[in-house]
Amino acid sequence: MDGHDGPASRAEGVVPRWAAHLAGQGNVEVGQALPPHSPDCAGCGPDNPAGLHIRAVRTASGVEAVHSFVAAQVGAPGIAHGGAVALAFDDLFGFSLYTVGSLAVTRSLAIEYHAPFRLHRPYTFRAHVAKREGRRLLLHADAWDDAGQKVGSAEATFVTVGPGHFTAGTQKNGRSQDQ
Ligand SMILES: CCCCCCCCCCCC(=O)SCCNC(=O)CCNC(=O)[C@H](O)C(C)(C)COP(=O)(O)OP(=O)(O)OC[C@H]1O[C@@H](n2cnc3c(N)ncnc32)[C@H](O)[C@@H]1OP(=O)(O)O
Repeated sequence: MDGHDGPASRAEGVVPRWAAHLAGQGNVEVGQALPPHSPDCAGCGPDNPAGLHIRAVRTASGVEAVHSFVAAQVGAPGIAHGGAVALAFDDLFGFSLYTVGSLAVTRSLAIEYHAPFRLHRPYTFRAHVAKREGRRLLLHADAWDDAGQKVGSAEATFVTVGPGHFTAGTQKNGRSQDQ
């Protein structure tokens, strides 16, 4: 299954690049676009035909993305599926790692859906790391529609991991040096 171009092989190339990007996070300027987590990432990968294709930029306090959901993400007619909205929040949280310079993954994610996310409307998502407690990163995000109404919020706990987490499957052997 995992041949030369299989998932494990691709991860081996992507993870060091990401780790290097994160290590240089102090060099990411406000307004600068951030590279995707992987070319095939369901949230931000440009090569994933079923992905959201989120494009995130660094802000003064965190990260931001303006995103419109399309028909492929519909749940109830005309409204984005809640899972697709959760994906958008989770992916943006992944970009927030640029502000702390650590590899980490989602341990828990909670979404508040204040109003429907309608298809083909631009929503502004903003996320930041609210607190760091050892390996735990506590993150918060909000999303607004183009009229300025807050339509959603999210809280997540990410836990820092080492690069091996992404190449060694689900084993708990990828811890980073600072754990
Ligand atoms: C390729 C490019 C890269 C890109 C990198 C970025 C990619 C982002 C992509 C978007 C986000 C994703 O999709 S991420 C993919 C979805 N998530 C995952 O697959 C994660 C699956 N889960 C795991 O692998 C594991 O559970 C870990 C690594 C998260 C944690 O396991 P562990 O290493 O054994 O750690 P564990 O001891 O359980 O917990 C560590 C600490 O966190 C605390 N903790 C645990 N759960 C919680 C919780 N719900 N709320 C508060 N705190 C918690 C524990 O008490 C402990 O505190 P203390 O005792 O230390 O004080």
